[in-house]
Amino acid sequence: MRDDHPVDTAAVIAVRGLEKTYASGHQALKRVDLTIKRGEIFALLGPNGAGKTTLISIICGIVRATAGTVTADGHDIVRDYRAARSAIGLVPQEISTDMFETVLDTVRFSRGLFGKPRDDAYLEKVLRDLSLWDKRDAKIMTLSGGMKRRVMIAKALSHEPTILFLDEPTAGVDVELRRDMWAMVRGLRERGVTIVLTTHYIEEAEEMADRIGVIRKGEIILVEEKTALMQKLGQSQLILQLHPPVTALPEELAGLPLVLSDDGYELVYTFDSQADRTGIAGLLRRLGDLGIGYRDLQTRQSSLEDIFVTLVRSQP
Ligand SMILES: Nc1ncnc2c1ncn2[C@@H]1O[C@H](COP(=O)(O)OP(=O)(O)OP(=O)(O)O)[C@@H](O)[C@H]1O
Repeated sequence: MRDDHPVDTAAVIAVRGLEKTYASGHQALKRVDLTIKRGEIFALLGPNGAGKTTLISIICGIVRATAGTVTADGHDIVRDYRAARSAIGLVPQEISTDMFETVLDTVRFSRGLFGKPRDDAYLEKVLRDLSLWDKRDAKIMTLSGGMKRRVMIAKALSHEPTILFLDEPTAGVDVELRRDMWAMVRGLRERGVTIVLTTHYIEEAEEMADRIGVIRKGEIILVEEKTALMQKLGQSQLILQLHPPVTALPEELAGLPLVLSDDGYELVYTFDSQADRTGIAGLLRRLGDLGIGYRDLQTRQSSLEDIFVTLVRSQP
């Protein structure tokens, strides 16, 4: 670890100056610094090819970094690989397991790979938590897609890791199952497991994450508490239903952040809800002076999706 980074005792994963250039010459990670706090749910968001899987693969010891260091639960992932790796459970994007094995044998075998002594009571608890206990003697090939995914999570938890990585946990999963997964992940966090997830579903991050990191072209461009992020970068809009409609905005309103719909019925005013003055009172007064009437008004807060799209587009 470099000297200019004080050790954060709450950090369960510390990534410092991490770089990865593939043999093709492609630079997938550019000096990434990232701290994951113990007990949080951290969502890593980024467009396709941003470097999410590369970052996770390095932390999990599957891909070797070109430069930089990572510690997991205090263990350097290169110098102290076994200890670092045993602190981590990884649920990969693809379902990869022996389809002819039973559920219980699969998780027992996985636990054994980490050199942990057999502990059927612990594995029973994991399978019960994932609603898989009734299926413990079923061959994996006979399970539904959602159950197979849960087996992958049970496998990742079999050696009692303190950190769980979920790479696109709900890709291609229906809405109901996605909600079950979210509830289950929250349950794991309540039992003290730190969760790092990557997702394409912004709604998933909005729903689940305590903190959000945005990665783009191999660089972490932002790490923020979700609520602070939404307050800071979120914009609010005031939507006025005009009555009667207008064909164009008068000159007097030029320069204000106003957009008139094509049919002239809707006027949208964008403002910063954190600012001392939103300008709404002044706007409504001016509309009144100009004889522009409205019969309804609502406000809308931008979603994490709006924020994400703006962030990813705005960077050069
Ligand atoms: N083994 C490899 N050799 C060369 N380039 C690679 C290799 N693996 C990944 N890359 C490239 O590195 C970049 C980052 O890939 P990575 O899989 O980490 O992105 P990602 O953010 O996980 O994307 P996705 O959301 O599509 O899974 C991409 O441009 C990818 O083509």
